[in-house]
Amino acid sequence: MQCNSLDEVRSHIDAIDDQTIALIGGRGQYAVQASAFKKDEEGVRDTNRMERVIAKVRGKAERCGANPDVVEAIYREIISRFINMEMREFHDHPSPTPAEA
Ligand SMILES: C=C(O[C@@H]1C=C(C(=O)O)C=C[C@H]1O)C(=O)O
Repeated sequence: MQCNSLDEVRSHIDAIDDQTIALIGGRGQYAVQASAFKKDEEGVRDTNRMERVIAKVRGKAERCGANPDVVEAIYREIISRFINMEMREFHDHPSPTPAEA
């Protein structure tokens, strides 16, 4: 959308930031929940899934005119942080083994 002033540009950026932050928060909550379905640290990291997500978001970026390298770099950082959160949850609240369940 074409803007006519710097204030207008920044008010659009601020509105997008509000949405982005809410979406990152929601994504993080789901990522932490994933720990309940993992059986070990390798499963928490699941680098195969991570690379599939990266390939998918690069494709989506290309299709909607975003820079795929920028999107990949952002997602690598987000996923790395979420793995740390998920790992903490995995150790703090381990899921019961089938025998205990
Ligand atoms: C959330 C998960 O765990 C980790 C976080 C991922 C993510 O944030 O997209 C993807 C894979 C795992 O590295 C998952 O396995 O889906």
